Amino acid sequence: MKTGRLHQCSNRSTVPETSRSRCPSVRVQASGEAARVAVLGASGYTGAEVVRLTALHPGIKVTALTGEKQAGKSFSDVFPHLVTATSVPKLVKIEDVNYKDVDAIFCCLPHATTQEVIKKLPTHLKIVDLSADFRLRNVATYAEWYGHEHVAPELQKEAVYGLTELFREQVKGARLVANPGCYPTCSQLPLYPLLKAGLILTDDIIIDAKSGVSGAGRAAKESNLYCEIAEGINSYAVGKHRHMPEVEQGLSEASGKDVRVSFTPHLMNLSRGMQTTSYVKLAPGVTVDKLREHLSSIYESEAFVKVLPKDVIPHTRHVRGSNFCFMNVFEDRLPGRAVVISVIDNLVKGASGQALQNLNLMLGYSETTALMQLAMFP
Ligand SMILES: NC(=O)C1=CN([C@@H]2O[C@H](COP(=O)(O)OP(=O)(O)OC[C@H]3O[C@@H](n4cnc5c(N)ncnc54)[C@H](OP(=O)(O)O)[C@@H]3O)[C@@H](O)[C@H]2O)C=CC1
Ligand SMILES: CC(=O)N[C@@H](CCC(=O)OP(=O)(O)O)C(=O)O
Repeated sequence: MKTGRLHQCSNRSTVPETSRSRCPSVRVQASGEAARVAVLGASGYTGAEVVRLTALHPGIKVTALTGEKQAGKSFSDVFPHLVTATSVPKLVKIEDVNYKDVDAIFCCLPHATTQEVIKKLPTHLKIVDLSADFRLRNVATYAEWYGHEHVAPELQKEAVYGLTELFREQVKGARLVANPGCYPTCSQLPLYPLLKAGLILTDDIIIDAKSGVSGAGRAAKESNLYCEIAEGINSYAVGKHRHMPEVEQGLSEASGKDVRVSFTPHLMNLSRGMQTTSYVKLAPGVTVDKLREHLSSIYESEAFVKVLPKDVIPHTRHVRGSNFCFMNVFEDRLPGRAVVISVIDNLVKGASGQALQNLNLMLGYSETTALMQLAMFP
């Protein structure tokens, strides 16, 4: 058995032996082999990041990679920086993957396409989906924000929301994990525990968010051309970004009340990196130091979430390339208010890193396997 492996298959005690033998972590443990993993949408940014991170994973072997336009090419033709990942296969179409030889999937496809693909996949597969398709539990909310009816509502009900630090136990037992969006990861990691403890008020939460351009994916779009991005910043989707209902779903659950947030994203002149600056109201009698102390105690034993010392400002450049989220809480000049700042790398903790964190748990590996690399700086 490989280092750090714990057997945690959710089905262990509830299904007959014949079904248990189909559970990847049982198969993998029994044989001592690495889990065979396919990356759907491997020719995109998050897919490439999955391949980069899993390259050093002792218990995962990437056995299938898919692309759409890029299908047929070798992986290093599409991503020359990964030319040394010599064991990975060439890109094929989704329908050409032999799923009998796959234990688990990272699904890095655009939303809407994802649900069409996942609903047809064999049920023995453990799946971490990086798209938005299975994050919202309410089908009507999904239809309202994504503009169409969901084609796999039964899977929407089954999916576990993979904000790992907050839902670790559910993730361990899941077959399908909906990996959170990058903005919802960055904003909910500090706000969820504060609301759950009643330390901040549920009204008047304002989230100002900023993302690097890789957040928009690799597909060519006019709005992502160099001249459109360089030497400036811009807001987008003002008042209507689809991460609002995702954040509201989590924060409402945390507080037990219907929470509405004001959320405005901005596109920054960086390739990767994300910051959310949240303006919140303190509950009566609560101080800013109390918010920091609470977050520190909640995340004290977490490998990937770091609450910085008083007055230390989180920088996106201090988490670049890593699976860390750095956060801190500051006094606002306006009485009774606080400023909560958190930063992540949108492609790592905001996408592929958290996806691997989740798959590690689903397969029974130590959660941190292949994820402890420190930030790249400068
Ligand atoms: N980028 C980020 O920071 C984050 C992204 N996400 C989500 O993760 C998912 C992947 O994002 P990202 O990697 O950035 O996206 P990219 O646009 O970079 O990559 C998309 C991938 O999907 C493939 N693809 C596109 N259309 C189809 C189709 N119709 N059938 C089959 N394959 C298709 C592309 O193949 P090809 O290029 O060969 O055509 C490519 O491999 C998205 O749902 C995104 O919203 C979530 C959190 C953060
Ligand atoms: C900079 C940029 O464009 N970012 C993307 C968010 C990426 C992400 O997490 O999107 P999903 O919910 O689709 O997974 C956006 O705002 O649409």
